[in-house]
Amino acid sequence: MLEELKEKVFQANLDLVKQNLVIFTWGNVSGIDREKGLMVIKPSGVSYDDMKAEDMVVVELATGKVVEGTMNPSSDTPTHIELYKAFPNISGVVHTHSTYATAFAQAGLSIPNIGTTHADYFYKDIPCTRDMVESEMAEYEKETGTVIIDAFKDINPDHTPGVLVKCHGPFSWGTSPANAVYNAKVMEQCAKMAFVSLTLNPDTKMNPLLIEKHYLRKHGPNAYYGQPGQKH
Ligand SMILES: O=C(CO)[C@@H](O)[C@H](O)COP(=O)(O)O
Repeated sequence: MLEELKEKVFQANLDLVKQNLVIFTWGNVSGIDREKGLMVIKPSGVSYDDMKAEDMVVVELATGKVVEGTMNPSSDTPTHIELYKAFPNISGVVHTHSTYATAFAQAGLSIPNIGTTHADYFYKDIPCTRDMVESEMAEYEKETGTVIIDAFKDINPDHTPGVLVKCHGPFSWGTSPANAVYNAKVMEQCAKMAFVSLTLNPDTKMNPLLIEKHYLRKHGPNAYYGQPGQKH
């Protein structure tokens, strides 16, 4: 089942390696068929060199149960599921340990929007989540989704398609598995540029008018809910 989506998810996982976002078996990509209520995700612990499209695992969104596949789904499956449930317009989720985004996550810092490159793709600062509390550790992967969703209470995930899980690493999402990988790569590049910029000038600030100009120019005038109380 879902052979076409398996191929798309498989190719997106291979793109993580091509884009230098992962090494070994780190990271994972998923995609969904919302009509069928099914998610396709990378198998856990399998080398990208050995991976095949038919190894992708099919999971039921409502229960998290494997409905097709001989291998275990990614260990981050519960996190992916929580994001699909909370963010209705996304159809692809990516997790990596890309160096600069993970460094910001380990430092407990958001990636600040201090340049037009960032503003073209991520309207707000890319937030870093809060720490998890002891009671959340029992269902660590599911609760990783909870802390991500908490970080987006006042941020529109369609306009800022990425997050840093504190002391863990980046997650990104998008309109497809390939678009989610694209956003993961942009996030890593924005993190690298922010790191160098803040090293040169820790006090640098972005003109907010430039954020509006660049984000709206790329995403169209309807992309920004400029009304008070609207999620940005
Ligand atoms: O973040 C982690 C481990 O800390 C995982 O995301 C691994 O990087 C990939 O795990 P699998 O997808 O192979 O289960």
